[in-house]
Amino acid sequence: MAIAFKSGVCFLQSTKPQIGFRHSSYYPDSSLSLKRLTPIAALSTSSPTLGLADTFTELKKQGKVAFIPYITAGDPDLSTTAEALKVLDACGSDIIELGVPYSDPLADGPVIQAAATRSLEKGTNLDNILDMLDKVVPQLSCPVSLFTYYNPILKRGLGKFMASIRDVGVQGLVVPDVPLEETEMLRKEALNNSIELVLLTTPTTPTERMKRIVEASEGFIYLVSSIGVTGARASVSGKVQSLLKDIKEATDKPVAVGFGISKPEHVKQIAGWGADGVIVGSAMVKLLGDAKSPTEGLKELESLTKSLTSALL
Ligand SMILES: O=P(O)(O)OC[C@@H](O)[C@@H](O)c1c[nH]c2ccccc12
Repeated sequence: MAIAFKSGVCFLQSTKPQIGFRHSSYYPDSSLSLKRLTPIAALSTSSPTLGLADTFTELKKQGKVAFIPYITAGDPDLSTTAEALKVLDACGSDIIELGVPYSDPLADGPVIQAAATRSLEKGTNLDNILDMLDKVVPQLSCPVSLFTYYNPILKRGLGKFMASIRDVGVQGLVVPDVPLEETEMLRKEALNNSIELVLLTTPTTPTERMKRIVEASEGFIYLVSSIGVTGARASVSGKVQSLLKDIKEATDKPVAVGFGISKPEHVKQIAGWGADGVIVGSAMVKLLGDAKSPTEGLKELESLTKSLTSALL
């Protein structure tokens, strides 16, 4: 995709993979106006987006690596999340991971834990997140993958949960704490609702287990780059290179790397090691959480997204 940036505005001459027509997305309450300049007529109709796996297929044809940001829904509030989704999309994200805040985020570091706490204190829940997505997803050109711990799914019931996220246009799902042994049920319900269930493998996952994970994973495979919890790191572990090699010997499914990525040099390094996508969460969440105002947070988000997506061009 060719992205022209001019004084805080993301103009996209995007060759992003998509079906149907794009539409312009402009958001009025800040200096950041996001106009989509597309090679085809910009229409008000929403554009059905490709799913996760198809997005990777299209990007691979273009020799591109996917940029996948993660933000926590409802931090600082849901209307800012709605705007943040548009900013991330307009600034070249290929898939967006949207986190459902949870009271016991055991795999998250302090930045995302704090974001989840703030969001829950604001009354964010799955219902108002889905209401927001119902309005925003039609305005996006990239697919949204929901990110949640297993408990909120169990509480709602697997089938009901999958149907409700599909109804608002969510295409993928990442559940970091579902035991592989229980994945089969989750995967069946996901497949019944055309949701791509992304599974995670880590540096300490035994090879045979990794092979079962990559076999079962839909959309892409999430390679966790380092042991421990989420959070920006000074550098990316060199082990990722060999982990990517091992996974790619086991499957031709796309592999995206996450955990600790926060700088353009991290992004370049991981892309250079052959990853099909890079995932950045805490660095994004921190900007939104630390900003003095939602508008400032959105501008910071745009700036970081520009710097990271530019590193992938
Ligand atoms: O925050 P980081 O270090 O950039 O890592 C991505 C991560 O935020 C996102 O993918 C994610 C958020 N919470 C998680 C819990 C487990 C695995 C992954 C995640």
